[in-house]
Amino acid sequence: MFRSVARSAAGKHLLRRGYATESVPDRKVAVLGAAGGIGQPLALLMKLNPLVSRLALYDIANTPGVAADVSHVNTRSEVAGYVGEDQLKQALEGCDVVIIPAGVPRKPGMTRDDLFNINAGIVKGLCAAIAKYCPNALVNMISNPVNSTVPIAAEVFKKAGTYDEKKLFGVTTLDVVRAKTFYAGKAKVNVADVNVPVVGGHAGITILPLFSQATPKANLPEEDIKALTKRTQDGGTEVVEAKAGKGSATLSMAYAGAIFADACLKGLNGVPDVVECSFVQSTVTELPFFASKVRLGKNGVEEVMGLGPLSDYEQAGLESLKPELKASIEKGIKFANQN
Ligand SMILES: NC(=O)C1=CN([C@@H]2O[C@H](COP(=O)(O)OP(=O)(O)OC[C@H]3O[C@@H](n4cnc5c(N)ncnc54)[C@H](O)[C@@H]3O)[C@@H](O)[C@H]2O)C=CC1
Ligand SMILES: O=C([O-])CC(=O)C(=O)O
Repeated sequence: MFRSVARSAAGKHLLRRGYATESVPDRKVAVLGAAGGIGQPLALLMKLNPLVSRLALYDIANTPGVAADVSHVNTRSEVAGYVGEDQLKQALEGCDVVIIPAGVPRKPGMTRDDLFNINAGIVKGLCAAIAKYCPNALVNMISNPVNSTVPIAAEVFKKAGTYDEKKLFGVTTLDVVRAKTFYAGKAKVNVADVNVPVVGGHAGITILPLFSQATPKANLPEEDIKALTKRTQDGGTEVVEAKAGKGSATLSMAYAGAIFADACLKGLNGVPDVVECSFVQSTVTELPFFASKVRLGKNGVEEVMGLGPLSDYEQAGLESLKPELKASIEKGIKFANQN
């Protein structure tokens, strides 16, 4: 995923690709919630990313230790830990990308929506600070319920007069990561060769993997497609139950978050044809936010791509996810405007 970076005599950062080298711009990335289950491994993965020059690790507690630890890794970026609201300004100033895995995770028996009451307020506060201190940053929202936290962020930015729909992303990469793994296992192909778009939202049936578009083609029977779809939709719950009260996916989420942030940085740096699925403002359906393939560029979203041809099974899945996704979006918008 990552390539090495060296410093030239002139002090510029050079990205090595085989024998060729090219300079990469300085980029500051902040992780908000950096001392958490996702935050810590994500901090490490972002420290390993040669496109990052400054890494700001913010949480309400414990970030000095995480930052000291990660800062000893032998890569280009300078790492700093920030703790408590007084230091949020410093953490955010100058950021190109802000990744938000702050908030409580699920326990067995809970839905992602059960996290709303606590996480909505956390996200709202953090987004108000982003609007103030780094209004131009790309925001990668991980905190659940993503189907509501992204609309909350949009409303906070609108109120502050800083909203740019090209810069707000709900991170749904873990759904793609899971769909790829499960498909590769069933189709008996190398997961590194697999691609599966996942559209809709990030909770239960709103997660809609499009296995009819999966590559390489495997012509799996309908019952396998249904089982793969269900497993992808329940992937988060599979981990929550296996962890039995100790939280939800953290390591695979950090991996997925690092892939998505890397794609954002590549887009900002002008790398062509960077495409990832993400939950963004959208006109792909009648819903105001929807996850689909998105082309990333120098300003964030360059193109929200359409769904492509759907099987009858996927078309039915699309229609049945809409009421739940609509309600989650509206809940977020209402919260942001009432509180
Ligand atoms: N989008 C996705 O695919 C996924 C989303 N998640 C979500 O990510 C969130 C975090 O999960 P974990 O890291 O496992 O939880 P965790 O509880 O281990 O870590 C959360 C961290 O957020 C911090 N935090 C709380 N309030 C904060 C604030 N106001 N400012 C900054 N930091 C604050 C906590 O101190 C803690 O260190 C949860 O909401 C979870 O549901 C988890 C997995 C996948
Ligand atoms: O399931 C959860 O609560 C965490 C999550 O979003 C996921 O793992 O996809």
